[in-house]
Amino acid sequence: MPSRQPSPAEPPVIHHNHRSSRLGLLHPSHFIPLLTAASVSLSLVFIIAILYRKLTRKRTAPAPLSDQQNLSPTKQPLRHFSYSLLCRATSSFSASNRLGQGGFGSVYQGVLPSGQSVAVKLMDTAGSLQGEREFQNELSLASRINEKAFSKSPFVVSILGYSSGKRGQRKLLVYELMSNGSLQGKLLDQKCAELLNWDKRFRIVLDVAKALEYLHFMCGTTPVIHGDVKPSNVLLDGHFNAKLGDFGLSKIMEDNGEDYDVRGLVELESDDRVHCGGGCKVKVNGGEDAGSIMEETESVATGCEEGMPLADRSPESFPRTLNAEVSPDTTVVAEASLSEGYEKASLSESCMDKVSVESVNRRVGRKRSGSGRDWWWKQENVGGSNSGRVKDYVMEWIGNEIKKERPKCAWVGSSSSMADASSTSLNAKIEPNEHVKRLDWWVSLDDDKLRRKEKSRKPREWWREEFCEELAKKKKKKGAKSSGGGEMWWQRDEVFVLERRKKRRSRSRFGSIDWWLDGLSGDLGSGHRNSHDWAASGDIPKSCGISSTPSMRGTVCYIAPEYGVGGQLSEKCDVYSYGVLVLVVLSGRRPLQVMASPMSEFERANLISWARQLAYNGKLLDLVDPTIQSLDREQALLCITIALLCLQRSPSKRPNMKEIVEMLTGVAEPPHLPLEFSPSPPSNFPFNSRKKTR
Ligand SMILES: Nc1ncnc2c1ncn2[C@@H]1O[C@H](COP(=O)(O)OP(=O)(O)OP(=O)(O)O)[C@@H](O)[C@H]1O
Repeated sequence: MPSRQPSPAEPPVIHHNHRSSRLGLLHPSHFIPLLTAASVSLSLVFIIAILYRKLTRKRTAPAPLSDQQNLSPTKQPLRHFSYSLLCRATSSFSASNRLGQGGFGSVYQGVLPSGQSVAVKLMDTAGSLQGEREFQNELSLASRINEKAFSKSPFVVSILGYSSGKRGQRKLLVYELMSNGSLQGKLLDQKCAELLNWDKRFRIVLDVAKALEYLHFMCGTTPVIHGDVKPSNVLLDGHFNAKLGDFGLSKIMEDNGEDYDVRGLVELESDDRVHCGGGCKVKVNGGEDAGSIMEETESVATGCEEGMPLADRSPESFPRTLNAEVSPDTTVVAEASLSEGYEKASLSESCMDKVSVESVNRRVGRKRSGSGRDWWWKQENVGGSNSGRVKDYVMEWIGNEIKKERPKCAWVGSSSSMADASSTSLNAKIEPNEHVKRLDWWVSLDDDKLRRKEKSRKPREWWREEFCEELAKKKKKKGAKSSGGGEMWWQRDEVFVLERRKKRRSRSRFGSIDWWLDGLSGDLGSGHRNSHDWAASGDIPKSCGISSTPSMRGTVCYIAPEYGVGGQLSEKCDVYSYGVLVLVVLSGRRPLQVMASPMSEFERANLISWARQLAYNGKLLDLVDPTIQSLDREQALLCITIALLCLQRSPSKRPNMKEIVEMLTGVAEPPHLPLEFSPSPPSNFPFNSRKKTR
């Protein structure tokens, strides 16, 4: 029988092997549970993704900053820490963990569960508009710096995150820990041995320059102005590398040259009224834009807020924040609010570093003219009962400093023995660092007689009289030789001012130290007036009568003169402050400091004036801290010259931070002394007459 051939029409017989039998499991009926499982897992993933997004969004931007996104690019998440976590990290903000005290809160060191060491700033924002602003400023700027498009700078202190309670209380900022604390502490308070090394000091000068270069040129499309460059805001890591911190007063420049606080919306009570320490009320316009926040400031804010026990704060911790509102008709209706704590506190030398000046809503046109040298206190003491307070403090401070440091030898006749006794008593009774903080040390003198004698004279008057006597004697002696003799211009100024003041004593309460503070305003004399003289004179020119700066703050001694009178804030204000900082780093002393006997050291008390004098006399290196080891004289000269360039009165003449970094690193040619500091100016130099007399 023939075998059966399969016909072509017949489908081939499929022999199911093992594999095909498995495929056979994928029968349509088997797909149903698979599909169900897949869709369930997909939806689970979807839900998780949505939840995750919601959670992370909540944690990356603080609610008050939501409107900020238009102002600055805030894309990079900043970590939100819970209050309890930070509490645990800092052992409940124990005193032993306290690193320092700032104007708006204490800073504590802590360790996160990850083992990372951090510095936690506990802000006193309760009822404080300024504290709130500083908090938001810091966060906004940190967000900007964290923005992916811009690389971070190793010269700026990193902010790691924040904590903010629901009702806005308990605001905390978390920073990288800078284990050596602030430059202020290490250089000026502790005189740390490491900073006796020249290389370390030069490194600090360079690091801060790079930090400012970063803020002005590399941190976004528009410059960021730090606004408060000073030693307490320069922090040092374990190797004494410096980083710039504290962006509470920073501003971002807009393309049109206007500036605005980097903060966004200020969270306020519903009735738009914030009650500030010192009994002030501030009405705020809900914060449509950053610049308008202070537009409707009714009155005054103060730096010293309620809720913080005064005993807990050193005198230095009281920032003096005075605000002035000026009505459109230029009549000043200033209300200065000064915390009781501050009034009781002394104005120590370090306190001077911290005196904060704020002038809110400066639609300023000042009617009253003033001596150019008065500008920086008149700016905040415009009329009212508080007029002259800063000046009072400064004078009192100088008086005490001189008195405290008086030499044992008699230099002003009759009162010398008293001074000797008092200085001996002072030294015996008060710790070296403590005595400068005490304004009232003299009342603790043992000798009743001395106390009575002392009490009969106003503490700030006696030294002035004696100083006047001394100068008068000098003038008599040298007057015969020539009209100017060998006197320094500032001495003659002083005599002139004092003589004039004698004539109109009843009219004027202040002023004998005007000349002395010249360096702070950059005012070199009345003879020379350039386009920026309005800044020094206190007379706001018509075109500048209305300040576009809604809020102006800074630290006395470091604040640029043009900004001090409500002028335009610019990068050059930071440059000026940097100049002061460089002089402080090189000299190892504060900008205002009387160190020895008044007559020999008084001229050095104001660091900036002294630097000017040394420049005129061609002795710049005298300014350098004599305790510095392995000094590189060339580098030191370079630094001082750069500092003087930065301190020029005219902002446009000051170099920018890029140029400064180039000069410091040797990329650019070393600079020449600016004309106004030149030892031998050309004959048509505006200060010629003054120079001649010396
Ligand atoms: N990241 C940090 N690491 C280590 N110490 C810090 C850090 N931040 C601040 N400190 C310390 O805390 C102190 C207070 O700092 P804060 O920035 O609050 O105020 P300030 O700059 O001293 O004063 P002001 O508020 O008037 O500017 C500093 O002087 C410094 O000693």
